[in-house]
Amino acid sequence: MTTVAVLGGGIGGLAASYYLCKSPQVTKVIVLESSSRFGGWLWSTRRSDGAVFEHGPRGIRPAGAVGRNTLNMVDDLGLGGEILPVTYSHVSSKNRYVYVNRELHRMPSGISGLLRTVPPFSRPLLLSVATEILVKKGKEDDESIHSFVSRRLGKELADIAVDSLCRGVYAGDCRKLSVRSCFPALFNAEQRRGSLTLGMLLGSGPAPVVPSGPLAQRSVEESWAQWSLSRGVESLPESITEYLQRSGRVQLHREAAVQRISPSASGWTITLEDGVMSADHIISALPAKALSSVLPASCQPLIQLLQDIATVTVAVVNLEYEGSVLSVEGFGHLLPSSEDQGLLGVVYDSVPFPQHNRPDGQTTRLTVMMGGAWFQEAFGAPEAVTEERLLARATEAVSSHLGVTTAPSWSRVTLQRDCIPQYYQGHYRRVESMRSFIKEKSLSLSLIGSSYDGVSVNDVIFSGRTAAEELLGTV
Ligand SMILES: Cc1cc2nc3c(=O)[nH]c(=O)nc-3n(C[C@H](O)[C@H](O)[C@H](O)COP(=O)(O)OP(=O)(O)OC[C@H]3O[C@@H](n4cnc5c(N)ncnc54)[C@H](O)[C@@H]3O)c2cc1C
Ligand SMILES: C=Cc1c2[nH]c(c1C)Cc1[nH]c(c(CCC(=O)O)c1C)Cc1[nH]c(c(C)c1CCC(=O)O)Cc1[nH]c(c(C)c1C=C)C2
Repeated sequence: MTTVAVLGGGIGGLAASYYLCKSPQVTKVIVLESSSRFGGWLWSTRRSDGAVFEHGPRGIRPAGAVGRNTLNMVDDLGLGGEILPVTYSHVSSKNRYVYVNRELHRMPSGISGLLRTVPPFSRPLLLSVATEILVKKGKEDDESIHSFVSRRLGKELADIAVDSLCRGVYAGDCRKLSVRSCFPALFNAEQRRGSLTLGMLLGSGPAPVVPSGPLAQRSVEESWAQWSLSRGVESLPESITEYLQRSGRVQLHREAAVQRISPSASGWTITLEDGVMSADHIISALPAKALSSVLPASCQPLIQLLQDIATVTVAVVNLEYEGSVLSVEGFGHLLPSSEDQGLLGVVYDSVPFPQHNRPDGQTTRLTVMMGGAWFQEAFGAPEAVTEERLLARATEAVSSHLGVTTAPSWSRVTLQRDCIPQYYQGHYRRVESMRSFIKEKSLSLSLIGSSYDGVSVNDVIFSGRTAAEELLGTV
């Protein structure tokens, strides 16, 4: 039937191609990636001595329909033997910290954490949770995460816990981010049950049906909280790429930046630096702004909506220390914006994934993440900031927050420009308008990837699957 062009070879574009090439209806899939490698933000450094460092995602959640879906794909790709699971009982699942008033505080968990007053909070969380049931349902069709949580659970939780959480997932500002788009389960719990507590107990709405394959079943039996892969998460896009190459129906092009796309009588004409291609359908897995810059002027309303999706830049500093230098064990710590705007958090990578340490000898690997929505205020223009300055700021934080005074034996600074889209209030309406425009104009175009329906690796893979199924008419 069809030639499909997939724009962007990040995990979203690769996932869409993987699902497409399983169907005999698709004769050809063309993947166009501007950079010299596939995988986008899934990017792992594998040092020759065996150590692995992640510059993007490091842990993927197995839970829920989208988590199961990714594990089914991992199984199908034959990557099951490379999985590094971390269970809920592991110390890195139990201990997550916030750095407040120049001290590390373990985030309360379990029943005792709910019942007691646990600093930096001034009252037991159970009080907030119990009174939450009585709070009236909001009337707005969307709200900032900070306003939603302040209204339902109190300002202290919003200022500390939720402010930090939004920095640890979106590198973003909870006063601007949309609760409806960033945390749909919370929004739906209020809409359907009138309360988050009741929503948790009774469920907050229907989820997509995804059967559990053997690996997903194993993740439930063994209570996995997150997982990685023995050679780093980049093994996932590498393995999909190999699968696509073997299929014989997929053309994979690196260093193939899309410059322009224009609707034609039979679909699309795609202009690259060194030629022109045609396709019946386009799946765009490009960041929203990149897509906006290749669309024709006739798509002006869509161009504007795409440009309205902001992104943030994160400085990722990987550090390796000789010896076992941590006095705390856990996943890592986050800082609320009131503590330090520019320093988002520190991941204690060696704790969840010691398998990624250099095998010969004891080392500690940490990742410091900085900037996000506060990059400009904290560091100035991303193009002007030096690696030395970012490294100095990161090692200073490790020293003052964790008491590690020795210098790292190895480090890598990566400036991840415009890496996380920000779903500001009203995001759902903008995405709805984009899809309505595409439908009204009968454009054979699907929008997938982190700009629209969720930023996690699982969400992005699932968006690729949904687009492939909609195109093939299997949903
Ligand atoms: C530092 C960091 C930590 C993260 N941690 C986690 C985590 O722990 N868990 C988790 O689940 N998620 C995490 N994420 C989020 C997740 O990694 C991303 O949301 C996801 O990888 C985005 O995938 P994508 O395919 O949508 O986009 P991208 O990876 O951005 O892919 C888009 C691709 O399009 C290409 N491109 C751009 N313009 C053009 C053009 N004109 N022509 C052709 N190609 C083009 C780009 O080169 C890129 O390869 C993290 C992200 C970052 C940055
Ligand atoms: C300090 C900055 C960041 C850290 N991780 C990210 C940033 C910006 C990016 C990120 N982390 C997660 C996701 C996916 C979300 C999902 O739905 O799966 C993304 C895009 C996972 C995550 N990290 C933290 C939480 C609470 C989550 C959600 C899933 C889960 O509960 O596991 C917390 C956290 N992130 C960072 C640190 C230091 C930290 C907590 C101590 C780093």
